[in-house]
Amino acid sequence: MNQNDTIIALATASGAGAIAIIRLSGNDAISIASKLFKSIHQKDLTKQVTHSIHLGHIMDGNRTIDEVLVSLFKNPKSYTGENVVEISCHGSVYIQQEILQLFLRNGCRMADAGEFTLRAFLNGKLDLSQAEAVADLISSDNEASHQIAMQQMRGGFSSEIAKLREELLNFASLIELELDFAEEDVEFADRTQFRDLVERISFVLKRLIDSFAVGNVIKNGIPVAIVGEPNVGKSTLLNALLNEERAIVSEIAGTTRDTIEDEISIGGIGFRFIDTAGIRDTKDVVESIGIKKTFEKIEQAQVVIYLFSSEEFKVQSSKFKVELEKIKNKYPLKPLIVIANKIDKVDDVLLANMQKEIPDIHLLSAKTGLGVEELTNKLLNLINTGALRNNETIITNTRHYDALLKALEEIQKVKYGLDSGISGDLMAIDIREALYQFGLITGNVTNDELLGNIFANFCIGK
Ligand SMILES: Nc1nc2c(c(=O)[nH]1)N(C=O)[C@@H](CNc1ccc(C(=O)N[C@@H](CCC(=O)O)C(=O)O)cc1)CN2
Ligand SMILES: Nc1nc2c(ncn2[C@@H]2O[C@H](COP(=O)(O)OP(=O)(O)OP(=O)(O)O)[C@@H](O)[C@H]2O)c(=O)[nH]1
Repeated sequence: MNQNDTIIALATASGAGAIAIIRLSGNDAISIASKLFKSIHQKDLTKQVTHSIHLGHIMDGNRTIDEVLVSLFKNPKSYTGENVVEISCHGSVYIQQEILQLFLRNGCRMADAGEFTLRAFLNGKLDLSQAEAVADLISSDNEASHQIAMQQMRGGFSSEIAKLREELLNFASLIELELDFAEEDVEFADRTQFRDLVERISFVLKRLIDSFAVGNVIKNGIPVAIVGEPNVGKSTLLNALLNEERAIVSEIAGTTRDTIEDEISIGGIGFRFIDTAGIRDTKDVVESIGIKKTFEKIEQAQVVIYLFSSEEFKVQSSKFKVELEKIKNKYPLKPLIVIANKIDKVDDVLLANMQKEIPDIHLLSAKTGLGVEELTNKLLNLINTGALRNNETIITNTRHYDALLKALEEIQKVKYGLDSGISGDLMAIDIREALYQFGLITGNVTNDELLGNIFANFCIGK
């Protein structure tokens, strides 16, 4: 990966569209573009100011490939910090390819995955966690994951870490200075202040580490297993949940869906519904395989919905209760919502009966929508969205989580060292290690392998 090359890639999605953007970045981006672009006003691209847009044609010799708009961004004022040229062409795949090929023949090379953002990082435009947030932002598909990625990209998380890192670095220097004056037995680093800082750092680290549970759930969606026999109304329920959410987001054009997807966004959080069969007692081999699958799916889920039809309650109540007991015994800690569906079909006596026989039952009619809103509230209450509402930093990245855990471990050692009056040189080692972990998050410490791993997961052109 040569940093001096001028790289090129399609910035928009592959395939035909109204307009496509091809982006170049590198020292020679503007000079290469100026040779292949003919401005309608005969302007020389190399003499234009940064952040200017120019209309003209991309020319392969005498052949006009397309009428385009070219945007200029001059080093260091661009996304990557290098010279950047963007060509907005007509979105035909043929035109896109012709322009790409033309530029490749004229001194550009194809960008690797994430290479634009890698360069932005290497040129100090973004720190590492901000660069990682760019990828999260692109893949965000609901309000919550979007909010977290946006906050991280703007630097909320990294500035928090960077600030702690700096304060800790100050103390590390003072303590290391003390080591140089070991004979004189001086203390440059005020131990009370240092203890305060260490307390503060562990507090922040613990909060960030705790936020990962929420962050993970938000990023990946919450798997919900729906256990229920055929025909109890699972699809109708999913539809009803979808409609409820549509009502909340008030009919935004283009959000209608033809098919029910497994993932439904409720209150900005993705819920992945996993359809399963019932778990009745059986000697039938085929059925018992199905039941084993149901348990496997419950295993993967974070929430279980047990759905049955009120209509069938009269005759089947004992079967339901046995199934429920089985789930509760096997997964005592897993949140379970028991839903009696089709309550529009039964009378009040039966409703009262059901409520008496099965505690905490959720009455619902997927068909009429009765009880659906309460169900969405119940689902949202199961996860702690407080941090999200309060705009606190939430971490979603396993790499950050690992580094924070290790940093906390080191900080605890430092704390212990302070308590037991351990010598400065030993403390300095733990502080350095904590600093190293902070540096891994912000990118103050990197290596090729780390960068390779991170940016390889980006798309080409980003
Ligand atoms: N056409 C286009 N749209 C895009 C991008 C892009 O590169 N091109 N982006 C990227 O993927 C995002 C926007 N991010 C950007 C961030 C910084 C700069 C930029 O020119 N920064 C300069 C100048 C700032 C200024 O105006 O003062 C700088 O930071 O110095 C451009 C885009 C999303 N939309
Ligand atoms: N009256 C009434 N009918 C309902 C209700 N919910 C679902 N139904 C009806 O019950 C039938 C089965 O509903 P589905 O949603 O297809 O049931 P399912 O559990 O997805 O069925 P499988 O795909 O076989 O697992 C349909 O005719 C629905 O219209 C309800 O709350 N009240």
